[in-house]
Amino acid sequence: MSWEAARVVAAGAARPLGPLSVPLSEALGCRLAAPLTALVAMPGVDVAAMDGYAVAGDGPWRVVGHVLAGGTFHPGELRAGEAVEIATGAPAPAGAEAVLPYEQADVGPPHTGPVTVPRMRAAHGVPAEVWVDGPAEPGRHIRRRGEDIAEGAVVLGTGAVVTPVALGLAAALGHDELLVRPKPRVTVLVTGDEVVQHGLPGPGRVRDAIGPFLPGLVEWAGGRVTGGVRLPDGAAPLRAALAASADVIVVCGASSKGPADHLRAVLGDLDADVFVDGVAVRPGHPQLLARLPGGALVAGLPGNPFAALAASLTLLAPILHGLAGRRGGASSRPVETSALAGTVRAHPRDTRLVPVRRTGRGAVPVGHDGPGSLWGAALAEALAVVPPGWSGEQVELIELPPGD
Ligand SMILES: Nc1nc2c(c(=O)[nH]1)N[C@H]1C(S)=C(S)[C@@H](COP(=O)(O)OP(=O)(O)OC[C@H]3O[C@@H](n4cnc5c(N)ncnc54)[C@H](O)[C@@H]3O)O[C@H]1N2
Ligand code: MOO
Repeated sequence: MSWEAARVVAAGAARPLGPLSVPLSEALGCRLAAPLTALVAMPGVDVAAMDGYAVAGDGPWRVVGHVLAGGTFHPGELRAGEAVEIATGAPAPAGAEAVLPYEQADVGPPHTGPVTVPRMRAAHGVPAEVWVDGPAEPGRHIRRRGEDIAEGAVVLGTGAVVTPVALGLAAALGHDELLVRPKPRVTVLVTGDEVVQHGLPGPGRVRDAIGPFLPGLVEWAGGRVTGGVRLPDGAAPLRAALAASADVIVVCGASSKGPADHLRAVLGDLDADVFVDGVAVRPGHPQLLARLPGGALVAGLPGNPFAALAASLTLLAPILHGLAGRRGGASSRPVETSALAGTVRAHPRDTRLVPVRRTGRGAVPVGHDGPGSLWGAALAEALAVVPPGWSGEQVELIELPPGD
């Protein structure tokens, strides 16, 4: 199958997952499956916008109480000439017409009236009355109920991406869960007796270079790695591991024709529908896509790490986009084309994926692009798609997952 055809087949194989209600902590990066509405007004009641004194009528005002955010409401209505000391965000008493910020408040005994009253109160152990005065314009520094967002308002539409900010907004509006297109759950199976997960690989061993790049790539493509195991070579462990509960199971290695490459045989035993079996692309040609009878998709990645990366971008990314309901199928980003500078030889039958960086002269190959090493891809910004028989035209660039 050609590289282009494989991408189209992969994109078409994955229908968006059904809507699911998930806790806010799991909704980041998903798309809303229903509009986000305000379950409460913002603010929920009239509140002070400044620390100071809520006042009614004209000053000076006699201070008749204190209200803190989270404390008890002021009982009753504020009458003309009265004030309550109030904290930002605390409910403004009924009748309050403005808040006089501390910075503008002149606090003390009344400027008018008998000066003997405070002294007499002090003499009898009665707390001195506190009065405030200052320039309080009617309506100033009180946020009225629903002033920012009315209860029931639609604040984000269906399909909006749940960003970190959207999570804060949803929480403020009373939501604990959101109805979203869930991120496809991906389980990663890393096969091979020679593959080790930690430290220096001994003679005849290699460090797993695919498992570490998959979570970031999967996340970038719209999915979430929810499980993973390292498997010894052998059909039985692979068959057992393919029972994992996931939307996509990624199998690294075991994709070729060697004595330890059991993937095709196991998929045959399991009655899987293998609908991409090899792709005319270098590197990465032994990759495959299948659907298990239970519905999970299986993406078979070659063991050579750069071949696995090329296969992830060819088949895995499009199916994750499709399952996550992202527009654009193979890629949710617009196709970018570029001139290709430097010396690049096309393959007669296969598409080549060549690691490149963008320059003023066009995309330039960075080299170090053998299938067994990720060096070139790590230096590159994109992979140039060089079609079979290419003779110098503009080429498509496919993005590599960025780190930031
Ligand atoms: N007779 C044939 N032999 C091979 C063919 C072929 O068409 N006919 N294709 C070659 C190509 S191309 C590739 S790519 C590999 C794919 O092999 P597998 O997917 O079966 O993978 P393995 O044989 O297990 O490993 C290949 C290679 O990669 C190393 N490896 C495996 N897993 C990892 C990992 N997680 N991290 C780092 N390196 C890994 C493994 O040690 C091998 O060196 O088949 C060719 N052969
Ligand atoms: O897929 Mo293999 O070259 O393409 O290592």
